Amino acid sequence: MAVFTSVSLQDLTPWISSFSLGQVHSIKGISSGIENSNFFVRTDKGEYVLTLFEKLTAEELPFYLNLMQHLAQRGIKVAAPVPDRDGRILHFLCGKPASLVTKLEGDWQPEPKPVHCAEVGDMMAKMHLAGRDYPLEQPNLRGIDWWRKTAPLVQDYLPVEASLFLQNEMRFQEEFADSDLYWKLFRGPVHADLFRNNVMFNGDKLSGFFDFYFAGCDTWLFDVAVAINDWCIDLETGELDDTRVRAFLDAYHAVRPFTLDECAAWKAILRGAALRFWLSRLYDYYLPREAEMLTPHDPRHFERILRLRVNKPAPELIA
Ligand SMILES: Nc1ncnc2c1ncn2[C@@H]1O[C@H](COP(=O)(O)OP(=O)(O)O)[C@@H](O)[C@H]1O
Ligand SMILES: N[C@@H](CCOP(=O)(O)O)C(=O)O
Repeated sequence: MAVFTSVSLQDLTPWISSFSLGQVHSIKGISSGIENSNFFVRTDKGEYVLTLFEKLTAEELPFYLNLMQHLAQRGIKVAAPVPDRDGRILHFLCGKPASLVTKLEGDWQPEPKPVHCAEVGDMMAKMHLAGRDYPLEQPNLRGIDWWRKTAPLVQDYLPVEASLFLQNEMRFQEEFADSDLYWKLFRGPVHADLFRNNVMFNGDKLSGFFDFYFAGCDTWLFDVAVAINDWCIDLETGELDDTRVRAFLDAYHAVRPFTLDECAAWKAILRGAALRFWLSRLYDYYLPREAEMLTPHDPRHFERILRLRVNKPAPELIA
């Protein structure tokens, strides 16, 4: 599933001639994506990933593509857009905006161990620091403004108790976003969706982050919380695994030490990160876009996680 637009070798050959990549040998659709049409492309110079953007427009893409390029140029392991001979990284192919990026070695890690969590924590901290001089600005488009618009659209589909829980949590996050503490947190470009399936590993070595198309400017801690809520949990229960949490946080902290303000904000941000994905999954589940062909992710997974983050103490963040 999920090559929405087909691209043939005949389509690709004239297109690739604007790059310094020699002849194209093969193109193979990647079945696992859900947003875009992705292909592995082999040329004289090696293997690449071609993406045709099915929803994002050419006006929306520069923030993401330039961020990936900016990070790659600063030594962060990410899928790097390949420029054509004129230095352009955003193109059109088969009527869709398109980009070619480096192919990351290996595969994603479905059952991460502490060693993988440490790799991600270390590289995420380096990525946050490298993003400090990124000149483009875009808010996290799945941030609190979006939560505010989306919660009323989905709450009536929920049983009464869950609907009240959602409304209470929204109130809590609104108050937190108005607090002095929130505005004292470090912020900058963040990935904002760094789940297990968006990081490649070659054995136990991280080979790179990809799928930056939810990136935006938000608190660095939000990025950490999104990742912890996926990398360091038992997928059945949503419970945090202290050993993996420690491995992630210690590796991050060794590169970019957490501040006292971040320690104070940690629990609220962990809750916000769970709420963000509960809301997006509820939205995709109850209000699927027209002609949506894919099975939506289960929203109850993030409802469970959010309830746990509200009701149980989180492992501490140490400055
Ligand atoms: N730069 C890359 N290097 C290697 N594989 C990649 C790269 N980008 C995407 N892929 C492969 O394509 C799949 C789908 O990519 P993804 O970005 O998740 O698609 P979508 O945005 O459509 O959800 C990934 O699971 C991965 O196997
Ligand atoms: N990580 C999100 C869904 C975003 O999809 P992706 O496959 O493009 O990362 C979730 O799990 O709800």
